[in-house]
Amino acid sequence: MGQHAESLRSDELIYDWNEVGRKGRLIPPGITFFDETLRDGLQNPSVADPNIEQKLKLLHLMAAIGIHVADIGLPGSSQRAFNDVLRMCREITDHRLPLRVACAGRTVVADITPMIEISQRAGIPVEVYAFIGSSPIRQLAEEWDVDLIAKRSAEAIDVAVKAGLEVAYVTEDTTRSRPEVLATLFKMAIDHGASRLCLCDTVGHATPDGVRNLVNFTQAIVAGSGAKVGIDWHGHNDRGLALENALWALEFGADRVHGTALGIGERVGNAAMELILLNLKLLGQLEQQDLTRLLDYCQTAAEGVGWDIPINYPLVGRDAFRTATGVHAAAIIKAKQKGDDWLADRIYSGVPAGMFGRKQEICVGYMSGASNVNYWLRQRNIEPSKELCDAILARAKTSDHILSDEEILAVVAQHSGR
Ligand SMILES: CC(=O)SCCNC(=O)CCNC(=O)[C@H](O)C(C)(C)COP(=O)(O)OP(=O)(O)OC[C@H]1O[C@@H](n2cnc3c(N)ncnc32)[C@H](O)[C@@H]1OP(=O)(O)O
Repeated sequence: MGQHAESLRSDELIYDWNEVGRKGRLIPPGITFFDETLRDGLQNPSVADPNIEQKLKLLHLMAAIGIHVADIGLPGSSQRAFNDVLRMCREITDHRLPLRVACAGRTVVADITPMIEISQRAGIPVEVYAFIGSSPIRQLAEEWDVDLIAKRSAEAIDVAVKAGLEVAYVTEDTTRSRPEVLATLFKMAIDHGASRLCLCDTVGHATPDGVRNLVNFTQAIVAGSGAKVGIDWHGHNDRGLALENALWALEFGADRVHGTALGIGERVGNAAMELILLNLKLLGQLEQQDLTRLLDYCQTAAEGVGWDIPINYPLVGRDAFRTATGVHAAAIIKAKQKGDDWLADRIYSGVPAGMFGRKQEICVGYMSGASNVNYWLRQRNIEPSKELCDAILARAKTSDHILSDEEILAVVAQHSGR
């Protein structure tokens, strides 16, 4: 079905309350996606450091799903980190991956120089994400004052800019920082040549109101400077608002959003990149972007860090498009039997599986009806006689779980042996 026909059909069959009042709140084109899986993702205390092959595979998948910039670590933090970052940069140049590289470091010259070295050795521009705590609580813990923060930041930015690298100035804990401090630091960073300001909800404190206030505040400073400076949004999920905040940040005017595969990151994590992309796609923002490899991206990240994807996780969880429920299955099957995959994919899914390379699955369990059994058998070219269907359904109704293929096939075998 062509895109035009699809949207006409969508208007006719799905009333979209989400679109009511959205006028004027469209995310502007030209936003970029910044993937933190290989930096913030690896700061989670329960992950294993993926091996280099897994990291390289993930870079390829980032490119495949339309990530623009990958933060690939802190090369100043250890020799192993340096080696991995250099190897990843070489992979990107060797394979001409359409992916820009960023690295993180403190606003300390010793953290910036390894990025300069890597950039020169790999022949690739490295975006420098230079961070420093800016909130009163961070200042208190470190015994820093604003003058010291500004001085250190300026020195670090100068070193990177002089080496020809682009700098994003990262004010850690921005969402709890005082406006006059942020104004001083942002102006200093712009004056010293930073091309981006990265607003960080480091501890997952922000609500959408906070996001709007902070982005608007930053936009005003950028506008006043007359410089062309981008705004990043980097959020954490401590309140469970990371995804929502990320989407609002884009609507309010941030032009780059950070996320990680499966939201893996420090403590309870970051905004989940696959869900940012999913939601933007469903808002009609990424029409040309192929997102059929999101599952692969998430599985690779999960394997790399030694985690399982939760079974009920949106889009990429095992059960995201799987049902055993009689009423749901019957409706989906009716659409499938008419050959109407568009319909089958939307009747009981807020997310159309096919758009993301996935499929609707029907299984059989104690909540099932005859439709599930009939469909299951037909899918496997087994004649669904009434007797056989009844026998399988009877078995399902006394079970406390979804029947496995083996359990259903055992009933089939028993039945054909009669
Ligand atoms: C944006 C974020 O998510 S912040 C988290 C960044 N990621 C990481 O920290 C993971 C990798 N980190 C590491 O390997 C180590 O912490 C290192 C290599 C960076 C530093 O190691 P160490 O020198 O042993 O310091 P340690 O980790 O104990 O403490 C951090 C130091 O950085 C200092 N620091 C933090 N940010 C800054 C900054 N922007 N400018 C100057 N100093 C800073 C702290 O004050 C502290 O200094 P102190 O040791 O004099 O008290």
